[in-house]
Amino acid sequence: MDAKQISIYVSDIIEDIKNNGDEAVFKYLKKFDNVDLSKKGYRVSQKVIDDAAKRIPKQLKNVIKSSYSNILAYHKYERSQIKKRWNYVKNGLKIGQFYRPVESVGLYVPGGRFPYPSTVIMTAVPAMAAGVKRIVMVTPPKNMNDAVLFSAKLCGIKEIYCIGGVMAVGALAYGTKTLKKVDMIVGPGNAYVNEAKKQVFGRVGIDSLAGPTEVAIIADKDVPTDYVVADVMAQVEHDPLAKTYLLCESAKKMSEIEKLLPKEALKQLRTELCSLNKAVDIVNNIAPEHLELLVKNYQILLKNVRNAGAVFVGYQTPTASGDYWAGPSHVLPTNGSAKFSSGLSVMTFLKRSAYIEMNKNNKKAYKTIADFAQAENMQYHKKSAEVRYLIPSFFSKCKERTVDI
Ligand SMILES: NC(=O)c1ccc[n+]([C@@H]2O[C@H](COP(=O)([O-])OP(=O)(O)OC[C@H]3O[C@@H](n4cnc5c(N)ncnc54)[C@H](O)[C@@H]3O)[C@@H](O)[C@H]2O)c1
Ligand SMILES: N[C@H](CO)Cc1c[nH]c[nH+]1
Ligand SMILES: [Zn+2]
Repeated sequence: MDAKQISIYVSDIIEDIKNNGDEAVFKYLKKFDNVDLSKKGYRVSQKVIDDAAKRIPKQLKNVIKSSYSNILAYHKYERSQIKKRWNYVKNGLKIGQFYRPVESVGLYVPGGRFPYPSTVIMTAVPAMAAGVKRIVMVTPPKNMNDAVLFSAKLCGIKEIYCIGGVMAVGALAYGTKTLKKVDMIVGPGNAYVNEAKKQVFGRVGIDSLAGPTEVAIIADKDVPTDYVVADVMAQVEHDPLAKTYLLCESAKKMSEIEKLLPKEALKQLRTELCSLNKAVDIVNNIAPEHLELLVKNYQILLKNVRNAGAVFVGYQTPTASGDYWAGPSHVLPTNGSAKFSSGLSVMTFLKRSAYIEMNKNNKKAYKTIADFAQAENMQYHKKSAEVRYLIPSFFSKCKERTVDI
């Protein structure tokens, strides 16, 4: 399907969910995921979540907890760096800004090809740190395994629904009898999921468009060949649509790397033999989700990086460190959208409101406002300023309407 066909296809499914709610959800669960949940329903009970948490091996529990604690610490720190509110007073006018969290959020945790317990944490923790009250998680039935449910429990998520793909996005945006609508949908997914997020934007908020994953690797002549091969393969294994770019200053190194990559992986790799400085220019144009600077002297290169979802610096930092453990969310903008958007973070879930408080003594300001309104021929805008200093009884005296409102 090309992009236009996907768009029509997705819009038909969303329309069906909007009009037929749960009935349509059950139909698509059967069609795309081959499960019949019409009797049991698709909300996951607390018992199922608790049982999964009991079953999971201790060692895996500790792995997940270790990541959770890094990711939580990072986002709490980020929250502490955001000024909750600020204002200043000038000529009797008080102006500023304050932040409030989005009230309800749907986390899309992908689960077509792989289970993604890491994505549960990478989406839930920034939302928690921002103070979102209602956090809902959706994930396809195929990969809703114990690790996914345990991760959700660890993050305190109580509302979990066993649905994925377009119908999950439709249900989160329009609501069904089972699932109450949310205000914002975040999280990565395949091409259908991203198209669905695009189409519901406006009715609900969305984060960035995080689609098939990608990495650009800038490699110098001395990088250990195995590091590059492993990092390319780590992207390719996600998805046949995953993209990898290798920009290397040495023809010898490039050929060593290419020799070790399987044929199938080479189909998903674009290479460029160029200087390290030129490589940064090319990467800025690609705006990749992940950028690895596998070079010894990365400082100067780093200064020139303008467009990348996350930058992994030095030989010792694989993209997988950010996927699972380091701290920042691995939900990052793909397909060039790092030129204008950022990865998931506490900021994603905070809305800014402006604060304005006037003082009745500032007559000059009211006069300016009234004069500006006059320039736009907006009589009631003008009056709303004038009434505060010139003619306080305007509305009580005026019976006649001068403008049809
Ligand atoms: N950028 C990021 O931050 C990030 C993080 C993790 C994963 N990812 C990406 O997320 C994607 C996950 O994709 P996935 O497919 O494994 O899981 P997914 O959950 O996005 O999609 C699976 C669902 O798609 C629906 N579906 C499948 N075929 C369909 C069809 N023909 N028509 C309509 N719906 C259909 C089904 O309901 C299925 O359950 C990958 O591309 C991966 O690279 C990105
Ligand atoms: N590389 C993916 C997108 O950043 C995240 C991920 C999860 N699990 C493994 N990898
Ligand atoms: Zn990954």
